[in-house]
Amino acid sequence: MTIPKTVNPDLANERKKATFDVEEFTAFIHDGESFLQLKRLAEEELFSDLPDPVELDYLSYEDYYNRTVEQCVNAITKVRAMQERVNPGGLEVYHTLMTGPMGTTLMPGGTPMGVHFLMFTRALKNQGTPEQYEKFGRRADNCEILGTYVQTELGHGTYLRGLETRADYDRQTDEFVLNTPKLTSYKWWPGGLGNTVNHCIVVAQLYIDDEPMGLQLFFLQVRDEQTHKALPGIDIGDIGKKIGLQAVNNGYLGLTNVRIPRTNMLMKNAKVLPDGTFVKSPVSQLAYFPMVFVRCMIVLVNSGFHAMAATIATRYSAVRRQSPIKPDEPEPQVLDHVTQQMKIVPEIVTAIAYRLAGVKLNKMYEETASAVGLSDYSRLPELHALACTLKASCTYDSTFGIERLRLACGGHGYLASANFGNIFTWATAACTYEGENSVLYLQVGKILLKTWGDMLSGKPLMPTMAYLGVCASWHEFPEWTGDWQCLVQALQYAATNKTLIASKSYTRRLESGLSPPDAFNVTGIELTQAAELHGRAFVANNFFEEVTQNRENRSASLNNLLEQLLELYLVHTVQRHMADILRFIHLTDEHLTSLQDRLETVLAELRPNLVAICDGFDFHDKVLSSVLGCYDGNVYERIFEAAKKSPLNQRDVPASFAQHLKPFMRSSL
Ligand SMILES: CCC/C=C/C(=O)SCCNC(=O)CCNC(=O)[C@H](O)C(C)(C)COP(=O)([O-])OP(=O)([O-])OC[C@H]1O[C@@H](n2cnc3c(N)ncnc32)[C@H](O)[C@@H]1OP(=O)([O-])[O-]
Ligand SMILES: Cc1cc2nc3c(=O)[nH]c(=O)nc-3n(C[C@H](O)[C@H](O)[C@H](O)COP(=O)(O)OP(=O)(O)OC[C@H]3O[C@@H](n4cnc5c(N)ncnc54)[C@H](O)[C@@H]3O)c2cc1C
Repeated sequence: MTIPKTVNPDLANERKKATFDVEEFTAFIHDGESFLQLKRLAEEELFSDLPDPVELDYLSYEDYYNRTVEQCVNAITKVRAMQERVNPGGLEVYHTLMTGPMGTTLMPGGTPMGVHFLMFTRALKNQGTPEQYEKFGRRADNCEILGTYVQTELGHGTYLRGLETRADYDRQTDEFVLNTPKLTSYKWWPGGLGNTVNHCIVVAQLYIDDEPMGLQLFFLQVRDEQTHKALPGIDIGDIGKKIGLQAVNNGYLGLTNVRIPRTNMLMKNAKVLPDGTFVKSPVSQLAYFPMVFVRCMIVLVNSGFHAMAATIATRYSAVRRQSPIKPDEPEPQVLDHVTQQMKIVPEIVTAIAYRLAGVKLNKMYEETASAVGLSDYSRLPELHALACTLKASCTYDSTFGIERLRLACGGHGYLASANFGNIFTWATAACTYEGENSVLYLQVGKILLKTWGDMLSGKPLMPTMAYLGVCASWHEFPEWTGDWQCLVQALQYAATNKTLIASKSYTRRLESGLSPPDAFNVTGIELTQAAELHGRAFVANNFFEEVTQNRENRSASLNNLLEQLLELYLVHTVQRHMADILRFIHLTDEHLTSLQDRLETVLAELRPNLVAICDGFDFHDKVLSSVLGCYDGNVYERIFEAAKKSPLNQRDVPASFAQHLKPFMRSSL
């Protein structure tokens, strides 16, 4: 099957209808030109020799892994060469790409080196002393060694204080002795651990004279650098096939009396001196900082997955024609069915809303990390709360959004070559890793409770929770104007009142004699609901601020588009949380009808720009890897081409005919 060189006429027509400058939108959504230019340059370099994703799909588990390693090594080699050209000695190309959404989407089954860049190198830099960075970190940055972040165990992932891996200090030899004493203490899940890395950071309970000193991070070599064989005392391997991310090479690790020098404990914060004196970290939660970074990144990465799925579904829906709306008319593009728009457009705007929230969150991370570098730890709780909230709500919304978008593509959405399978399994994995979502919402719930108490005692509130004080001071919700500010405030007011209810329930349970942890457990449902609404209110408010501020820096047509996107996001989100809102705000049937009218109006207004908006996300065809989502819209040819590549189409008659089908059909005669 030859793929036409021309663009499908329906898609070409859609692009002509755009009312804004796609390139200006692209720069806006990528937070300026510099990342965008770097990304495009890298795409040119990296994508020339990527394997055909259809071919990859039919490889065995082992071959798939080996092909991905080859591909990763090629990509990283090119990125390093590119860095040398752009800014020799720097690491920005490297880090921007390997820790950004593109790095994750380069390989359809994920990459066994992702955690090396996302967590291992960063933890060595941020948790180690300058000397430790020189000794281990620089080698990791240069990829002379490969590593991963080894925390989760077979028995514990969430409850970190329950981790069982031990690091006992031996004063005589100035060493730590590492052990995973039980089956449940085996490390389980770290990306790349299975067969790829030769080093790692192990999170273990530090013991000095059998006294527990809390969790610490240890630099550990697990494989010989030449032979790649496991070192003595180390039992290591791959955990087997998962529902997706088959090339991430998640692994297990058992340790039996493995000795490492004392100086292998990352000692930027807590320290162990040669005589066994333990010097506490100024803030114990600093050990959790590598996870906070990844939670922040996940918001950007998952909003990218969401936008990828939206791009595939939108382009396909512009090409796919089915079912006349009026019996005597030709079949329309399915995108003209209003219910189809309702499946797709809210997902496009949700991806944009989280992208903007993710950019804000990552800036907050950078500011907090700089402050931590100057021993100012005051912003850690707020960053922790916001990272937990957004990580949880973004991964949830993207996971279910991607599934809705797949369903919007009918039967062909179910083809592996449409690539929704990979996108979905990437997105849903993030609901679990870096803190399971309910657990993170409970963290936020706890912080909301505490903040409520602070508010009642007149203490200042952290800026991202300050609205609680404002909303709590209102006797009732101000007059419903329905404007954007009103819609944002409605979400904030609902979040505030949900927090109030949870706080009252918690207090009532304490008064009835429950212990604080029991009262917290039984209030968990209300607390997680409050946390979820708090997150959505933040995303809505941030979107509102982004669109209404700095208007003078954008063209009128882009401002107009952004206003339409905001309108849809706010109306849709308020409708989604209507049950919560109606509990606290009196709305008439007219108000509700007006919201529905606005939704339908803005859907129609956005309709001509949908393909152009998705073009503006600027996904390379190789990133989308989808027969339905290609820029040229030659969908049917690509579906057919992919089918032809099935191994079952490579010979006339499969072997099972002679072996099984033929005797079976004879015997049933
Ligand atoms: C590509 C991706 C690959 C994937 C990799 C992975 O998955 S790697 C594996 C990923 N694994 C996971 O993500 C595991 C998920 N589990 C966890 O992160 C933790 O065990 C926990 C947060 C659930 C509980 O923590 P805990 O047992 O310590 O107990 P606690 O609740 O009593 O909190 C005590 C105090 O600390 C505060 N605080 C907590 N965290 C932070 C923070 N980061 N910063 C700042 N502060 C923080 C908290 O607010 C509280 O403050 P308060 O009230 O005293 O003012
Ligand atoms: C694809 C993938 C990659 C990963 N990569 C890594 C890695 O590189 N390094 C690494 O160390 N780990 C990694 N992990 C592990 C991951 O971080 C953990 O699986 C995750 O933190 C969840 O912990 P858990 O598996 O113990 O879940 P559990 O905590 O056992 O969750 C099971 C259920 O119990 C509930 N639950 C648990 N505790 C509470 C509570 N306190 N209150 C209410 N409900 C609760 C949860 O909400 C959930 O519904 C990876 C996992 C996956 C899936």
